[in-house]
Amino acid sequence: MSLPIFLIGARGCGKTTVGELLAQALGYAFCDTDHYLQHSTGKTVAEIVAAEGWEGFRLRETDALIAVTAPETIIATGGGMVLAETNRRFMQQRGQVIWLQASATVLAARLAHYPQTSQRPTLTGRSITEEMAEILDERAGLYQQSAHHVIDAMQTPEQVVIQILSALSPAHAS
Ligand SMILES: Nc1ncnc2c1ncn2[C@@H]1O[C@H](COP(=O)(O)OP(=O)(O)O)[C@@H](O)[C@H]1O
Ligand SMILES: O=C(O)C1=C[C@@H](OP(=O)(O)O)[C@@H](O)[C@H](O)C1
Ligand SMILES: [Mg+2]
Repeated sequence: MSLPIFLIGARGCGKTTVGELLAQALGYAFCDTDHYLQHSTGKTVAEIVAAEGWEGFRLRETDALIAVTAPETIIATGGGMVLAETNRRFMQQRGQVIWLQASATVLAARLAHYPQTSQRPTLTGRSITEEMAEILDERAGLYQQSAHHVIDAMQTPEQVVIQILSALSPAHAS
């Protein structure tokens, strides 16, 4: 279990929230690629995208993934990390990849409540909740093909952590 653990999935599936709890449970370090970018550039995601476009953000995101990857580390990725084949291959080869799966309806409800627009600028020009179903549809296959484990993320964060621990240690599953 000392390999890095990568959490993937759509905006709002709980990568950041669950990742912090999972790190505490395992005694691992926690990193979030978006937080890393914000600290290293001094800019929010929205500011990076405004200055460099999504293309520029995606290049920086790949660099962030490489920079934060280390043993005994939980890595919360951004929802678009799987878009680049190089990122998918890197995560699969370097650690365990966990997809936190949730429906578009649940995700949209969470983001309506807590949109964090400086972290989540629009991807399509439409609102974050309006675009969710389309974005999830486009990416679901990439999440699926990248994941070593698929976890139902429509439970409490604590329950999601228990499911992940069970998936990582099948012998201890209840
Ligand atoms: N399992 C969960 N159940 C209910 N709300 C959640 C859950 N996971 C995350 N949230 C909430 O959804 C929002 C987005 O969570 P976050 O961890 O930032 O997701 P992500 O990093 O995947 O975009 C936050 O308001 C968070 O409190
Ligand atoms: O889905 C995406 O393309 C993105 C998700 C965001 O991260 P979260 O998934 O943590 O919200 C952030 O990386 C950026 O706004 C792009
Ligand atoms: Mg996040």
